Amino acid sequence: MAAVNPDLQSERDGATFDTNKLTFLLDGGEGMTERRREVEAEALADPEVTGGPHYHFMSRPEQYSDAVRKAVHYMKQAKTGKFDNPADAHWYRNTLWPNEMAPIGLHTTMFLPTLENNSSPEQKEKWAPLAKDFKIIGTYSQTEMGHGTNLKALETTATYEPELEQFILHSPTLSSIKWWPGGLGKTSNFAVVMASMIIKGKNYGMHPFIVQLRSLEDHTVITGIEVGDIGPKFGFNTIDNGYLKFDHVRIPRENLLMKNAVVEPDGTYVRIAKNEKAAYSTMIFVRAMIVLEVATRGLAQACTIAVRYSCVRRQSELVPGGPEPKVLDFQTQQYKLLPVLASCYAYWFSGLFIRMTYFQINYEIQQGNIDLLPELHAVSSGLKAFTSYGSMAGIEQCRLACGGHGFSQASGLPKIYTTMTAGCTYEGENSVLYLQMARYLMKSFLQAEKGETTTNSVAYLSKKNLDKCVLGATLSPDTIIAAYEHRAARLVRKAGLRVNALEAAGKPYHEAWNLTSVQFTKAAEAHCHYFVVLKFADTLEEMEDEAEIHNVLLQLFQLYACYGITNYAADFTEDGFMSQEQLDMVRLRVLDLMADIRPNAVALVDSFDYPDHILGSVLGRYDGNVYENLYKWAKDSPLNKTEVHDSYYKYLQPMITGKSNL
Ligand SMILES: CCCCCCCCCC/C=C\CCCCC/C=C/C(=O)SCCNC(=O)CCNC(=O)[C@H](O)C(C)(C)COP(=O)(O)OP(=O)(O)OC[C@H]1O[C@@H](n2cnc3c(N)ncnc32)[C@H](O)[C@@H]1OP(=O)(O)O
Ligand SMILES: Cc1cc2nc3c(=O)[nH]c(=O)nc-3n(C[C@H](O)[C@H](O)[C@H](O)COP(=O)(O)OP(=O)(O)OC[C@H]3O[C@@H](n4cnc5c(N)ncnc54)[C@H](O)[C@@H]3O)c2cc1C
Repeated sequence: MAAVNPDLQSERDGATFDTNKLTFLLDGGEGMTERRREVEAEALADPEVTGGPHYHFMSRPEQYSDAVRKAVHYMKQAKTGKFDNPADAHWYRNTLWPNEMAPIGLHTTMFLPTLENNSSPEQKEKWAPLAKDFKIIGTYSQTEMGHGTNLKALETTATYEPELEQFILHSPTLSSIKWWPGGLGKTSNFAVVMASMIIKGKNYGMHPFIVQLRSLEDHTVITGIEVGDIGPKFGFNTIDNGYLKFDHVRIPRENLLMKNAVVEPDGTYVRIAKNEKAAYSTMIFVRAMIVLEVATRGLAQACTIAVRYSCVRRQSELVPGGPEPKVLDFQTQQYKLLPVLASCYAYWFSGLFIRMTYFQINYEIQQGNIDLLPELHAVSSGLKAFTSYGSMAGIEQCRLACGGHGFSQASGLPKIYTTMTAGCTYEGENSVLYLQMARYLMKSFLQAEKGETTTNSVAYLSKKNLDKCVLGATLSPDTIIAAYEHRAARLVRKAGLRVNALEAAGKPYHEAWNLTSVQFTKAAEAHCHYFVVLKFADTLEEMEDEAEIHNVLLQLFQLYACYGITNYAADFTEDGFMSQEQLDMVRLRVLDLMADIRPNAVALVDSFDYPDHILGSVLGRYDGNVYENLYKWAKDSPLNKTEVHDSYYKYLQPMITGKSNL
């Protein structure tokens, strides 16, 4: 391995804590870190994983094809049973497709989970092993050209015919064509198709059906089906997001996934699930996973790149006539990066929380106890929106902080950005998800107004909140939490009272709701902000005695919270809760905290523990040898394969010389 750039080494030497120990905390324990590193090391030693053409120097069809090569490699490994632990499989995939979506990504994240959670026991026994063993490859096909958000308006129909005990799948309009499902265009031979179920003329709404799309022999498309790729996108170019059109395609009755609702041979519909949104369960799972696995990890990688690079990059003067400083020593550069780094840690702890909570509550739901489903739906929706937006903005901030080189694909940042920003849209567009959380907040507000006790994430709504902020120079977690509680409670209440007032003035509820929806999305955002602050504080409280790590995490917590207050100053001050003096103090504390954190900046990003291969960044290399590798990168560019490019002979030469050698 090449010698580490002394500018980066000095940062590591000056850190006040052991990065390894912080990595253990982030991974959820030393054993988890060790296992992840083992899986990554095995993958990194495999030329099928790290070899192959350079991602950025391929065309899109080549990128897709290479991703399929890797998919086959993954499936062969998985078939040996070595990834029986889902976490192992996840680490392996992250190393194989760094910041890319695998053509089989939907198979593992949505197709299989839907089969497992929406099938009857017999169906599960039939389909899940086939999918687990990759004998069939599937996707999750829900969104249509005309509707992604409004699931009640999906137009694909599954009409039951009792005589033959079959459903007939049909796409009646242009807008009913399934559009966007990942891996649908070229890779999958099966899909879970969400379609409106019609029995004897009655529409029972969206239900999941398992449908074969292509032959298992030669991959040709099944009669009555039209399927293909939707073309190049802003990112996600290794995956074949597809379209799918049905022309009266017949499937057996048994292909309705019947855990939540059964259709008997004569067409009798029997609902089993207690909650009518049971068919939406896979979306909750993915939203809960996006927080850590997509939003936070994308941001952690961007922070790693930008912080390391900012300690390698020297520019301008700090001391007149003095040597060029590391750019991270400029206060403005710290202001660009350190609050983003603090938010990354904040999101990480919320991500760990929602992942664990999802598995706990889902277990209860599987046992038939659905009491906590509304809470899970609201929190997973809100956190998905809050963290994906924050990460998207943070990644862009990291890119800008890298100056000109940040604009090059060599930085790795454009790819991280385009992959991550899709998470603001897929699995529920962010505003739409905030409005789902807002419904929950409105209900909870009404409960609190009636004097009832609200619980879980909204417990604070029925508490007596402080009228005056008691935040002082010590910035204790309790006073910070109280400030965020006050802000969220006030914004929820204000929006709720306006809905009530509009209704009292004669507006129908739906109109009152729409007229308050901007306020409500801000209230939902404030609620999520509070929740993320709370989970960060909980993590600090639960930490075992690792004083050095506790100190630096406390500084990050305070920075995250103070920066949030300065960014949303009006929310905290306009009702007189926080004084101007307190706000001024908080603003100055942001600057002091940045100075406190600065010496540990590199150690804090090293703790995310990303191998260079996953970062895919010349700027963010662990060894900090940026310039020689930027030069190498440019030399490898396909345009430099020949001294004179073909386009010269085709276009420039005739113009410049009046003759052509072609
Ligand atoms: C160690 C690690 C191991 C882990 C490894 C796993 C790693 C996995 C990593 C995966 C990460 C990323 C992969 C990314 C790939 C994703 C690719 C993208 C896929 C997709 O996009 S699929 C399509 C997704 N589509 C959507 O999300 C559609 C959004 N729209 C909706 O959800 C709904 O239509 C709606 C919620 C907006 C509205 O629905 P509607 O039926 O009209 O209902 P309403 O009338 O508004 O509400 C009625 C009540 O129902 C409640 N409700 C709504 N949704 C749900 C739900 N899902 N569950 C429970 N309850 C729900 C709603 O709140 C209302 O309740 P109320 O009346 O207020 O009480
Ligand atoms: C990269 C990517 C991968 C995807 N993968 C899959 C997949 O595998 N399977 C699949 O089925 N789908 C997939 N999708 C589709 C995705 O789930 C939808 O695009 C997403 O749910 C948003 O729906 P939409 O496109 O209909 O947006 P729209 O709902 O049309 O959004 C447009 C605008 O309208 C606003 N809006 C819509 N409804 C409301 C409302 N009720 N109140 C206020 N504002 C509203 C939105 O906030 C947004 O600003 C994918 C999409 C992308 C981008």
